[in-house]
Amino acid sequence: MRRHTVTTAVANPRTGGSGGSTAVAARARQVVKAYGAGETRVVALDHVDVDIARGAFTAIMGPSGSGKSTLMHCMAGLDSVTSGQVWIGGTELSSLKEKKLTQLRRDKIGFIFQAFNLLPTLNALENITLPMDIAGRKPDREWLDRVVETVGLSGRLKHRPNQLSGGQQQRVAVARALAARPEIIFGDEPTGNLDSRAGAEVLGFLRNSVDELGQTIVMVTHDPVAASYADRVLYLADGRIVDEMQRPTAEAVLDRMKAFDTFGRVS
Ligand SMILES: Nc1ncnc2c1ncn2[C@@H]1O[C@H](COP(=O)(O)OP(=O)(O)OP(=O)(O)O)[C@@H](O)[C@H]1O
Repeated sequence: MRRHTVTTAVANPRTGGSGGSTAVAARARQVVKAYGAGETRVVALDHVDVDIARGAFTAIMGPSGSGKSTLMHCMAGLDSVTSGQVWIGGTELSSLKEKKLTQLRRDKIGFIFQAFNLLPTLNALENITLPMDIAGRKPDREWLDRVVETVGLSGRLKHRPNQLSGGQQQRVAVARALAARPEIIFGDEPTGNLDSRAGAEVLGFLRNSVDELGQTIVMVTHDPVAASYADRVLYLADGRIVDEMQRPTAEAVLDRMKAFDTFGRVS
């Protein structure tokens, strides 16, 4: 039986730390995130090193409270780190002032959350282009058509969210994230609110967007089936990356999770 060892999820440790390598869309180095102080201090991330490969689909798994959402939020610039560094492309986030950080989140990062976060008064197309409208950017029509086709929404663009199924609404949220051609998309349980069929559909479209559009996606999930759509699974336990798996299958992910439960968490 394999032992849990703390591992660095770094694609190429020899070149690690330089930032901006074209093969890496996002990078974390020695990231610590602590909440509170004194006796109530919680170390949610404990010196995490990770490279997110460009054009790949990465899943982040681990028990409740292991730091998955915190890692995602720190890598997406939604939360600051206590120490360590995070890069999106060649940009190191802690060096940015709030205004530049907001701009980077808007221009370089796409988000897909469990709740679809669509505006009820706008139709599907208007929801998809809203972030670009707010940023005053003209959508690239050809790209938009490809995105809409990739996520299978061609016949639904004039529908408002309440005229769409949950799966279709989440596909609108996926298209919205893809439309601006972000450097990277972060998803926090993007299929958490969907039944298994609609979830499979959305995961299939996320997979397509990696294979056909070259998108980079990072997704937090508890679900081994969802993780099996990814190219690589990172396992967090107690704020550290303890393992990873390439080309996961649902069975292999489930087995690995069972092994973690049997042997307890890394402390
Ligand atoms: N705002 C906060 N203040 C204090 N502690 C926090 C805060 N946010 C998270 N934590 C703590 O940090 C640790 C990691 O939390 P996080 O939400 O990242 O875990 P998770 O793996 O995403 O969990 P889950 O699967 O339950 O969503 C937990 O111990 C949590 O209690």
